[in-house]
Amino acid sequence: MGTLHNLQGPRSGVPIEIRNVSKLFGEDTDKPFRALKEVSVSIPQGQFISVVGASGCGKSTLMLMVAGLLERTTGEITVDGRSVTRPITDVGIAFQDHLLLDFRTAFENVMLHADIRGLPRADVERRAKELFEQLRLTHAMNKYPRQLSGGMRQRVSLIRTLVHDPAVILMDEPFGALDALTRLEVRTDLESLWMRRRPTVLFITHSVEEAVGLSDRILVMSPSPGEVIDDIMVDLPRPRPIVLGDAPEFAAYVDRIHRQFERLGVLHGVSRLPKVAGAA
Ligand SMILES: Nc1ncnc2c1ncn2[C@@H]1O[C@H](COP(=O)(O)OP(=O)(O)OP(=O)(O)O)[C@@H](O)[C@H]1O
Repeated sequence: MGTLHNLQGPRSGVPIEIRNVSKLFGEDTDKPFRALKEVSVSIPQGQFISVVGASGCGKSTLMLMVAGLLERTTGEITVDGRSVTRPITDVGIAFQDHLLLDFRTAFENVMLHADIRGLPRADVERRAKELFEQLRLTHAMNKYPRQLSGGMRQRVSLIRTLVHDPAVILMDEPFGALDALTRLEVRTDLESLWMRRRPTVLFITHSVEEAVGLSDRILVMSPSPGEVIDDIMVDLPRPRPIVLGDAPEFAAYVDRIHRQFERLGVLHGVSRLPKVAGAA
């Protein structure tokens, strides 16, 4: 039987080292495709790091290699000092699609982890109930996914990602299917859950605002084949407010990243508002 960490004590994530990692798909064919140039990133334990970049630049490829679900072409990845050579286990993974099972209630969906990983059910149950309460979802525990709104389903999926208290969390555009308001709400939920136990989070998003709202650090990637072209420490206090737009420090980070995209030709269009006659 697996073990669950002492859920009362402090628990933080583990460091992740990515050194000279690249990916070539179809290596053995006459048309190999370079999805990722060499990437090197040192992620300290407990850091919340986001990756932003144009569609197809290799964000998911990088994440899958960290998870041990995809072989790297060159380089080395270690999680907590151990080389990743097979799927890592002390991990919670979340994708855009919430992937809940229709025939299980929200609670039973969350408990799937206990069943699959052979964790002590009573401990996981206690932790699951706590998380449902924190996310204001206790009333939804015994409902089926079809009876829940999109935001509720995604929060249940968040609970399932976190319930076994993983040291590493990998999230690939987890809020992409949500409406803008729900997305803000779930973002602050994720931040508050992360702040309690501080796992190491690698978060992929298309939303620059979301990355700045959540992260300690943001990697900006170039278009395909991807490489890290900016590595930004986000020095903003936590918890961050749900609406960040007005804060000039927040806007400065967003602006910096948008300008990188503009420079890379990822963002097109009018880059400056036209001057209004008489305006200062
Ligand atoms: N198994 C594969 N075989 C061949 N090419 C692949 C494979 N998986 C991904 N690719 C290609 O590698 C590139 C990077 O894909 P990846 O999914 O990592 O990008 P991404 O940045 O996550 O994109 P998005 O933001 O759209 O999800 C893309 O051009 C994709 O088509």
